[in-house]
Amino acid sequence: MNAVLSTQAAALYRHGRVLLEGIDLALPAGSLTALVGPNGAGKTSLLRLLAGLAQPSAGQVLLDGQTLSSYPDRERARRLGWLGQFAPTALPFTLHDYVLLGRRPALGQFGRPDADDLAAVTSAIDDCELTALAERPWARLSGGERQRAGFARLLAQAAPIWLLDEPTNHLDLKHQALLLRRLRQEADRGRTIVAVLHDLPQAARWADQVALLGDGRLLGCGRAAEVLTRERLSAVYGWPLALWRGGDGQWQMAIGEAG
Ligand SMILES: Nc1ncnc2c1ncn2[C@@H]1O[C@H](COP(=O)(O)OP(=O)(O)OP(=O)(O)O)[C@@H](O)[C@H]1O
Repeated sequence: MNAVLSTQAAALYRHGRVLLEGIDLALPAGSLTALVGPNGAGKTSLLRLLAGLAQPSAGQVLLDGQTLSSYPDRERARRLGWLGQFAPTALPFTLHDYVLLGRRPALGQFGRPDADDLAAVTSAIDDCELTALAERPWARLSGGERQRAGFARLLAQAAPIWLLDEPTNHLDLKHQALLLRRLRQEADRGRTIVAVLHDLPQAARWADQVALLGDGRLLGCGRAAEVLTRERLSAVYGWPLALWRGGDGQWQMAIGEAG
């Protein structure tokens, strides 16, 4: 398997706590990986390690077989696109200017955006159905509009690897479906993508592989049917859960009553 980004026995310790331990995860080129697990399992922490935003306390993170921390910041920013869990709420500029920030890794230190940069921004805003809001001040956008602008920023950046933390946050059902379908299409076109998702049927439907985290450990990584078994899900989430694929091919979920 040709892993673009991977961790080997990666651990993260903070304030005397083990947040992650013994994580071996490989993101194959041109694949979509869904990172799932309960609150506090370590999904964001693992995504931060993969992005180089946190350094492993033990083990390593490899980008194309080379330690991630050995890459210059600018090179890392060109290769890795990051969409965080929370869009900023107060910014002193417009949606267009925010999306333009995605082009920064492509510009020199004092570089000014050229026609190609501006075209990439316009196209990304259009793709996210935000053209009518492009000149609106950031403070006057809704939560879902900010989230979509964050994705537009990622599109404008055009990095070959995407790391997304709960990218469907704040999105209505149509925009969730559009976003997940777009992730699938981008992976099919060769992009390497990992996304934290809470919706297990969506994760099973769209991802090539599902990585299940529980209490800082990777409990399984592979096809949804093999990883997200009833026994494992119910144990990890501490709640009766079952996921299965119906006769129509759609993934279904039953959430039990007992607690
Ligand atoms: N800087 C930190 N110092 C100490 N503990 C931390 C720190 N950051 C996160 N944690 C703890 O680490 C654990 C994992 O947090 P993380 O944000 O990675 O979980 P998550 O799986 O993304 O959760 P959620 O689904 O709630 O977003 C949690 O128990 C959290 O309280």
